[in-house]
Amino acid sequence: MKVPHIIIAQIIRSLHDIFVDRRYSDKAVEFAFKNHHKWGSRDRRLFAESVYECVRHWRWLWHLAGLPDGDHAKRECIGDEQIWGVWAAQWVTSGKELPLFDELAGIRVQDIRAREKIEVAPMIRQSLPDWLDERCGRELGAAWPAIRATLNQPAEVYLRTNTLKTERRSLKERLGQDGFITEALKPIPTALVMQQRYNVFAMAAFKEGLFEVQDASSQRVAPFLQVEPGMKVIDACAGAGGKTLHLGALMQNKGRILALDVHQWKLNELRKRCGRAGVDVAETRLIEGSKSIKRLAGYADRVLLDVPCSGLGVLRRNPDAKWKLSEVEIDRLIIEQQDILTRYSSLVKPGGKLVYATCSILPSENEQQVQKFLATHGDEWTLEEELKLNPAETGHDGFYAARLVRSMKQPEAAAESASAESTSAESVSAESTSAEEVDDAPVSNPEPEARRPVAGGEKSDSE
Ligand SMILES: C[S@@+](CC[C@H](N)C(=O)[O-])C[C@H]1O[C@@H](n2cnc3c(N)ncnc32)[C@H](O)[C@@H]1O
Repeated sequence: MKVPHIIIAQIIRSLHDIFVDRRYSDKAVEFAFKNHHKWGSRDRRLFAESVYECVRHWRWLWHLAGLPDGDHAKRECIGDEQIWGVWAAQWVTSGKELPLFDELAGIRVQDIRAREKIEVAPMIRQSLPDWLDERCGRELGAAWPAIRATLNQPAEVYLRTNTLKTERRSLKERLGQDGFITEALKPIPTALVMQQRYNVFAMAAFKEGLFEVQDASSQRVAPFLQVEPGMKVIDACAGAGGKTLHLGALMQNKGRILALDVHQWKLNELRKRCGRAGVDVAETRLIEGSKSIKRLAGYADRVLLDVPCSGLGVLRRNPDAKWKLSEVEIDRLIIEQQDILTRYSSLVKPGGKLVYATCSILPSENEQQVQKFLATHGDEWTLEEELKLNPAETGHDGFYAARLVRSMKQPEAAAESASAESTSAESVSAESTSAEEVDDAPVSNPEPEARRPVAGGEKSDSE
């Protein structure tokens, strides 16, 4: 296979952007595509796959290139010469012949092959930072080695059937007619798994809103909230709306979903996606401060808290995260998650339900958060069910969800404030008077199709 120098040179530049300038991989890839808009689909695939493979196996490839372990994480030690070495190791280990480029003149294939046979520590072989391996080992104990072994396996692409427009069997047939082969995933009634790599976002069926790209584990979260048509639902960390769309379908477009987030651009994307998917019951609202939440106290039958997390359950799709995360960041997230759980639980009406969810595998972000919440709110809240989706057992992304029920009987002070505030929430939603409400118009007009990340089917879930 003859590889054009221009593509490999761009791979080297993009890896420099990612590891030295600390750019996110998807942004670096997107930027490169903009600069090379004449590249065909084969070139783009070669480029993107190489970049992601190097990011995924960075530490291992660094070792295979004969570079000192530890330097892989030091920006001052990562220059073009080292990156060419890493790329060469990736190319050779994927069974391809090195091209005759000047930059590769000093690289000996037999040295790479010899280093491949040397036994190294699991964090080098699985390409993880030491601190992350230690933390996961400490928190997950005996379960960690099996999970660690799955985190670098390429993720399959799963589709979620949009049941507002079609059903799974018809979607499978339609995709088959369009030349795309899929298989139904039995335990998850909406899921199809792609049998080959395609740019799914370019498919006509995607543009028609017949499906969304969503990992199999993620497809289990919205049903876990037990919504019904006609309910008032709040998706409080809605992001670009992966779960909002699913909730809208489960509610058969009846009732109301308030999709909240702290980023307007994500909510704008959510609106576009609702337009494409035909979800009419979702409204967006930007969270601008604690008032946005207090105003909605006691409002919802169901609340989904798909909180910001480390994304350690979706490393296969977003390998970048392991190089960008830090212990400090995880600890900051844990504080934020508990704060969201504590404050936003007030949105649920007495007798209503809440789901706390993450795409993390760490108990400190998952069950320990729920236990901590229950330790102080146990008089009002009961844990109904937990979903612990272990990637080593399912073969899908790692997810966690806990469903909590708010008791009908509330502590006296809370009951008074909930009834006063829920009245004000109703009036806020009924009258479109405030500035916040102008932004809050029901989603109706489909806007042009949104641009999607190139790789990583469900990026918004791991944000
Ligand atoms: C895991 S992502 C949500 C993904 C989304 N539910 C989906 O399925 O596509 C977490 C989201 O929480 C948002 N977020 C962060 N802090 C927040 C806060 N204090 N209140 C509400 N949302 C917040 C982030 O902007 C991000 O979009």
